Amino acid sequence: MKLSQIIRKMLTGSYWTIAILSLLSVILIGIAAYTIKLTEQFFDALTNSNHHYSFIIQLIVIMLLLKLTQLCMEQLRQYLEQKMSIQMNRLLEYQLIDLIHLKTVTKLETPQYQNDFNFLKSTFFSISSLIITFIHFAHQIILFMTYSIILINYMWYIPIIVSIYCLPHFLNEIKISKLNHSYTENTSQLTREKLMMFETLVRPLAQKELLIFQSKSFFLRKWDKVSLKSIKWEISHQKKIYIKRLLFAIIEPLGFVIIQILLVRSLIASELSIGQYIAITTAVTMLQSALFAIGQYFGRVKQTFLTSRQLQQFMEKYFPLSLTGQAHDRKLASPIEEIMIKNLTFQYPTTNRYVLKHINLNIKAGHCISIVGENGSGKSTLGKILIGLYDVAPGALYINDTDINEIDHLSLIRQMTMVSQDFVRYPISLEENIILNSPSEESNKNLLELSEKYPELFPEEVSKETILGWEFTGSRQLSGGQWQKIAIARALYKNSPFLLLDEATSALDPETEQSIMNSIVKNRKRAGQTTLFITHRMQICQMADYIIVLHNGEIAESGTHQELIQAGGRYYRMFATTQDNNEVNNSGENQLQGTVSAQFAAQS
Ligand SMILES: Nc1ncnc2c1ncn2[C@@H]1O[C@H](COP(=O)(O)OP(=O)(O)OP(=O)(O)O)[C@@H](O)[C@H]1O
Repeated sequence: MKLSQIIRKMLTGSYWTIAILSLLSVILIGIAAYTIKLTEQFFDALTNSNHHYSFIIQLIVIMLLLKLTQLCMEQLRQYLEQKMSIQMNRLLEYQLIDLIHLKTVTKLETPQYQNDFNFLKSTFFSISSLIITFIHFAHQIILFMTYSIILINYMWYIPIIVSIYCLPHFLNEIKISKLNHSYTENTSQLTREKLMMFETLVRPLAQKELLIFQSKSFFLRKWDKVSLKSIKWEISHQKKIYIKRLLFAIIEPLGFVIIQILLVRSLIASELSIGQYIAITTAVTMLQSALFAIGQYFGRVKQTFLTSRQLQQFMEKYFPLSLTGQAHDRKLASPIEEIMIKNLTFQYPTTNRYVLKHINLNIKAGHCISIVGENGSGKSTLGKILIGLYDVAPGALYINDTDINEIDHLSLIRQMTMVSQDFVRYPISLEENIILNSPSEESNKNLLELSEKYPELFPEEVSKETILGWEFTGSRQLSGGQWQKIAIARALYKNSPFLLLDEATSALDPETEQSIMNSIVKNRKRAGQTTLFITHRMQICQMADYIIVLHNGEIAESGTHQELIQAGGRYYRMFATTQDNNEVNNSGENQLQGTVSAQFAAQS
């Protein structure tokens, strides 16, 4: 996405507004120039001993009418600019959303991305004022030229003197906009920190914990610290700008005094009339402010171009390729038959240690695989790698014998689904939460089929049109487990060849969990679809054809449930622990437990 493309999109539909704004600009310049002429005539008429009152009154009326016209036009201009800016902001929001077309999330889950995106967001909207800035910029340049021509007609050297003494201030304004730009960039993290602490203190969801843990004062202190730091930086930045402006502002009165000396000399020598003297003084002041405004607008235009360069860099850094990748990428036309991992080693961009080491794995279509292991052993990382969410080195992951890096990502993602631990709870209707689209006849049919296959996933008392959550009036909040069921239903609705369930049933009661997992595994196997589930519930592991035990990022052992139990290793110990707990909890009533105890007995 280039700035020129964004501007072209913003211009579409705004041509008439821009034309009217330009016309208003021209008229306002004409009024300003004519007012100078009238000022001269007015004061000359006043100081003339044979003044005609009717002429003076005539001048007053004309000046009044001009002022009124000017006021009305200014108001109209402001309204049109506001209207254009509102419309363009919406367009920019759209563009900002559109430019995030990620292929993998590897670089996105980093503080650097958050900082870069926050900075881009805060400067991105300056693009909306670019067109208006251009109109103002052109307006001020024409104004500057108009006043210069007026002044040249009186005394040719005056515009030159004004330009010379205003030049440092003009250049300073350009420098200040650059300074503002880098300030926003450097404070991106601090701004985010401050906002996050503020959100922690005021967000309705956070109030529960603030109350229970009485942690308000703790977070208040944190917010206070970061907000003081931010204020300190802001004030020091503003002070720098203020001093810079002040230093250059001192030159202006000196220049103005020189002009006044020249004018008064001409006045005394009767080379100028009083009217001309006042007209020149007014025009000089106007010329000065036009020059400063040019400096400011020029700075803003430059700032937008800096943003444009940043936008380009941001895109190259985070979204180098669109989802559809490069032309030579192969489309994954046939369903996933096999996923093969060869000596995979993985490290997150923010850490310098390997989270996964020397992983070798072969997953065949239609199988059900389970990954177990202690917290932080790398289960979720491996799961996300398998479905293509993280970048891996070439030669490490093959889908149907093709290196994942050579596969068109969109065609790959179409065949993958996951239910993650941090699934999204959309504040939209229940059916929209599942189909993630506008309901249609086809979606109704598919949803009905899904509800017949998995009745446990649909809360009986909630209609499919009910808006979920507590964000909006009339919505209905679900329990944690019910939300999890909706997330599972969403993944099953996609009905893709590969499904990753990452602790997807952790909030369900054991009976429902067992029943849902049974149906999922059975139905998907029958359809030849692959299911991979990550869990800490050892009981449901038995449903898997194959179990992988991860320890410190490495495959500690793998095999069927029976094989692993017989091996008496890590899996056996994990299983035995949960069985022991269940024995205590259920007083040995569980039949499953009985069989496993028998297996343990056989082992020992
Ligand atoms: N986005 C990330 N950036 C950096 N490190 C990460 C990221 N996500 C996870 N890690 C680290 O990678 C390691 C493995 O994490 P992972 O989430 O894969 O473990 P897990 O086995 O799924 O754990 P759990 O059972 O607790 O869900 C952990 O040490 C974790 O700190």
